[in-house]
Amino acid sequence: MWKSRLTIKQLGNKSQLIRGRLFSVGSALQQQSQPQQQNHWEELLETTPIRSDEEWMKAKDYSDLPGPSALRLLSYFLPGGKLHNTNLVQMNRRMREWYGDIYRLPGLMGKTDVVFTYNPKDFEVTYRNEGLWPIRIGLETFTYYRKVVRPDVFGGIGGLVSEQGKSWAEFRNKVNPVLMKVQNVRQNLPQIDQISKEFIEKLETLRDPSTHTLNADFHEQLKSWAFEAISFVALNTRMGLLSDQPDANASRFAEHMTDFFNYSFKYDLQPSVWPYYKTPEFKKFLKTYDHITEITTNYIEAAIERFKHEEQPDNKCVLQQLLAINKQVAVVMAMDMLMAGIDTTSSAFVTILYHLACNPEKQAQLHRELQRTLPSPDDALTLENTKNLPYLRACIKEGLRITSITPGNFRIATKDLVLSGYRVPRGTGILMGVLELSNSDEYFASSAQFVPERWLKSDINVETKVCPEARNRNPFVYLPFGFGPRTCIGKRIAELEIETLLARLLRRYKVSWLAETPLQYESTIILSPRGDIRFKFEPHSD
Ligand code: HEM
Repeated sequence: MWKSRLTIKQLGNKSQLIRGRLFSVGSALQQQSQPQQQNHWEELLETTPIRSDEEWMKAKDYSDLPGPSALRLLSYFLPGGKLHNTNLVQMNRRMREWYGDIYRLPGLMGKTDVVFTYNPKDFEVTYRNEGLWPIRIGLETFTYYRKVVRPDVFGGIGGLVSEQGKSWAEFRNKVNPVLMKVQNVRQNLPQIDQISKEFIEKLETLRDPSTHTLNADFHEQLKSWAFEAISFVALNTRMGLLSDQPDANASRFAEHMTDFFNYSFKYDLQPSVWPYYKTPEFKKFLKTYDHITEITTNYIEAAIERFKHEEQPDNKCVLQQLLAINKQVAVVMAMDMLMAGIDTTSSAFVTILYHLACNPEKQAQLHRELQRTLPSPDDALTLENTKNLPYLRACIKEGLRITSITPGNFRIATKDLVLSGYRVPRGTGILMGVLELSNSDEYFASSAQFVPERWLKSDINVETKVCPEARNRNPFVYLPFGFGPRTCIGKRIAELEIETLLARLLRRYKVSWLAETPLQYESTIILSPRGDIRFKFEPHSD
């Protein structure tokens, strides 16, 4: 049933989702398809007696929550059913029309129910009560491969994406200081800037100087850029993917990563028999994991040798800091960074560039800011001159507001919660539909418009208008990187990469959108731009 294909959906004023499924919705539904014994998070639920306080007692019963019965839900998706062949965003919007801002989808085959909410107060209640060990249903194949298939390599460490409870927290506490500290991440700026310069050099070789269009798939090029950047941070290795002579293993590595994404979508987000029976294709997936593990480990071994012989700068790089914790942590974290840091960053970049391309006056405003920072397009981006780029940062936020590539956030309630006046018992899945809210006029005036000014808090210069709504916005209606202790650990890295390339690209080119249709999206693990992605890159005269 959940394999129903996605069709066309309007996201904001200009973007459309064509087919696929939402990351977090997919996760939410997938966990319904796994055998009960895989719900190792159940032991993390609060064990106190059911609440008996006034708020709980006054709240409406859980069974009063609107929503279809299991049979009705099934009937919606059968041929001829009301939701047959709809995509998940469309499905959610229809259900929201039918059932309101909070509704419940029954757990099928004895699995956990999922409550969908579009009320920012519920988001706040959910996050404020998630505790120190929030449960987000992860990608179960990660855990299986690392803990069951290859404990020899991983020593029982599952990694951030799919671990829960104490083992998640222990790992996260170790790596947080390395990856979440702004200064620590920003020390990579010179190399990330160098990678952005190489990307632009490559773009020049692919750009037709008369039409200013590319003879190549821009999104694919961006994936190489994101791969190059994250592998520098995670492995302290330059892959050379933007050059004519990539590292011998790099292209193979990139192919395995593509296979990994396709398999993971199939086996982690769609219902599958793999927990009970390992099909030949699933075994190929495990082989892909093997290849990625082997190549990552080899790169790390090579880096360790290099570190022994090269003179080291005062500041240790990310990989050295992870190795200082221990080698298994370094291998697991590097793999997670590579797996979570390529499609996300490249998809977010296409999205942001698309909105700037469709809004030439905003792009011109950004260009003026960049001219002040980089009087010559070849000037270096430094820790000093990137401190003052408020319009650039506002453009990034605004692009991710209109199209957050992870459009909903998911948690399992560890405590009994009252959401929108209903009792929601511990153990229930909660899907917070943040994309809907960040595209709602109720929370963002003229929400369909790309208005970076709404993120500017103080007058940055005379020509930029500041939006008063920036001061009193509910923080829970915009969460592209999630929230709380389990928030995206790659946020700082993603921001650094996107800021650097956007600054370089828009300092040099006036970018416009050439495709006849608005930017389209496919949803696999995330929302990913698809279809006709054509930009024009006209060099600025200065
Ligand atoms: C624009 C780019 C990105 C977006 C929009 C994004 C978004 C997200 C979101 C929404 C979550 C879930 C957070 C939650 O449940 O509260 C997440 C988790 C995660 N992200 Fe990202 N991400 C991006 C880039 C990256 C990069 C570059 C890395 C690599 C360093 C990365 C690594 C991770 C990991 C490891 C987790 C799991 C964290 C945990 O559960 O402790 N992400 N990301």
